[in-house]
Amino acid sequence: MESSDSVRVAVNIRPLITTELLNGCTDCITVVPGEPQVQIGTHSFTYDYVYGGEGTPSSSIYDDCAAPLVDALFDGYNATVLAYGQTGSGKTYTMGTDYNGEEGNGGIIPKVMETIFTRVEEMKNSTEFLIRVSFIEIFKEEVFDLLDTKPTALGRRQIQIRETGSGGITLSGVTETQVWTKEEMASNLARGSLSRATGSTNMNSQSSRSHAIFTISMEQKKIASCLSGVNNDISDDILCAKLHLVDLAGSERAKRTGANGLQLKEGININKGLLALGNVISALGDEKKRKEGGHVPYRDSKLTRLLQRLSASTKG
Ligand SMILES: Nc1ncnc2c1ncn2[C@@H]1O[C@H](COP(=O)(O)OP(=O)(O)OP(=O)(O)O)[C@@H](O)[C@H]1O
Repeated sequence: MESSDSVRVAVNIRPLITTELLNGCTDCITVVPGEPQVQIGTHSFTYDYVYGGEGTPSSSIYDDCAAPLVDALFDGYNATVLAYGQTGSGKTYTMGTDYNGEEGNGGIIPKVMETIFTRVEEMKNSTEFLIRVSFIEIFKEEVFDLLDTKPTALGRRQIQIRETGSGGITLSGVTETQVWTKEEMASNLARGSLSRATGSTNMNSQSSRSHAIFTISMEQKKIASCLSGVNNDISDDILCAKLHLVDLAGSERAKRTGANGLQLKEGININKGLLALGNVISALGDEKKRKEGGHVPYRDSKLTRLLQRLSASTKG
């Protein structure tokens, strides 16, 4: 992938849901035929891909956007998929974060899991794999471990972000569960999703109020007997990489969601994190700034501090 391609943006247009149809809502987005471009009123927006509506069928999202990242994971590259959008726009649906093991969920995460374990099975005679998952959420600028099975009497344990001597970022004490099958991975996803902070807003009865990061870590080691004589010296090499699947909290306008009191405060924190994320992506996307080693404001929120760990890591 060219470095200019390292961030790709796809939009998935969902159909109107029942409550919207009952309220007499109508579609307001048109897709420009044959172009990855949408029009809302007089404004046009261009992306790398447009799905749903009259665009490419949503079923192609995985193949176009996520499958290359799973390939990259096997090649030792880190990657991140972020779902961004306002409350109720379909982030959880598109990512499949609420996958409960039932077939037919078309989300990205279930397909990622399926592909990983199919490939692991195909490569099992030549490669040993160590696959682990972690699942955290950032709620009101605090990090929680969604796979923690032993919350304290005072409630959920907060996870501290620590900086290592070499400038890296670690999450101290976060649960990393080893998994051997797709089903085990799915059950960790389901368990973590149940612990996720949700609340009801006017715009979505099951609104996610936190940023959720599901991380798949993969270590690969070639089985010695499968290495050709010349390459025997690399038999101890371990290829490590991580794939982060992020379901962001809804970007929202307080007036439309009807949030007040605590929920309004949550919304303010959510928007702060998203604003900081937007600023980081803009800084990373500015090629001139990047080449000059310009400042990237990672420290402005927990979300961006954690993502710094992801973008700073290189090929394992
Ligand atoms: N592509 C789609 N096709 C059909 N229904 C969809 C689609 N996308 C989302 N929906 C439905 O729309 C509703 C809202 O979707 P979802 O919960 O995924 O939104 P969200 O962006 O994750 O919201 P929040 O930020 O509040 O968590 C759900 O009932 C979901 O089933």
